[in-house]
Amino acid sequence: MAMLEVTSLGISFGGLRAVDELSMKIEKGGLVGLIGPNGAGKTTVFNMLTGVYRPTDGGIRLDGQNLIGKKPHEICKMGVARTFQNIRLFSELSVLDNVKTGLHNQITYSFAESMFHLGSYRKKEKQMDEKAMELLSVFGLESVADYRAANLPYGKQRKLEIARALATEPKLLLLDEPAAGMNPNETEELMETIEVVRKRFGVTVLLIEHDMKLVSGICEYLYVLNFGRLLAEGTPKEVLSNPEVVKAYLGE
Ligand SMILES: Nc1ncnc2c1ncn2[C@@H]1O[C@H](COP(=O)(O)OP(=O)(O)OP(=O)(O)O)[C@@H](O)[C@H]1O
Repeated sequence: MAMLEVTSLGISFGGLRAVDELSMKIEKGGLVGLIGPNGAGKTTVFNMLTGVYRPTDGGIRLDGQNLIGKKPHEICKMGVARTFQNIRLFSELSVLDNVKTGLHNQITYSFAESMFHLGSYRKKEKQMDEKAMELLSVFGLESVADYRAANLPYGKQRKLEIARALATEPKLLLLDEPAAGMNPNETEELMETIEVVRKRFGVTVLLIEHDMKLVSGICEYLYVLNFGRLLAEGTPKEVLSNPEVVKAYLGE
């Protein structure tokens, strides 16, 4: 059974068919890219996978469990985490606290524990600090744990967003243009980080990306959307040499 199985997925906004008849399968531990020109429907797919939008038709299964009709927080608990095209961090919180917000899925306190700062509360806080620091170290962010998130350089904010998403212990990690706005060095570093993250956390990754170097460098398989429909799928080599794909990208 595939980790993620999307069948004939579609959504309409009024008269606009933003995604139509999309089918995809991602195996556990896979690193797959979702590419396509601007406005092709990629982010809309992420919004359906995370319960932000309810598809008009089709199915989504994660490890065999139906995701259609589930609320975003339920889908998060079922093991789907995402990052956004425009970074969405808690900019006033510290780097450490941003990651800790993601950990609240795993570690919870009772009302009394948090009100009275009982021993068990302090123990759980310590546990969370350690876990968050461990995650930050994967991204080389441990030395800036006390900085305000807003004060981090852009490339580090992107990494922090991934660290926070991982804190929810997802099975499936959705990355929406993780390299957007990064310089070539930062992109290179990010590619390595995504590889490390996948192996270390055993997470399945689906990423939206415009940077073809990143896509062909790390993805094993690509799905290409154009005007909401699947235009092509295959290995990066197959897809990027497909004349239809080249045409869609050049807008001929
Ligand atoms: N809530 C909405 N209401 C109406 N139209 C929407 C809504 N969300 C997305 N769309 C439309 O759906 C289409 C697909 O948009 P989407 O953002 O998914 O594309 P994309 O492939 O992610 O583009 P980009 O690469 O530019 O981010 C666009 O025409 C967009 O305007």
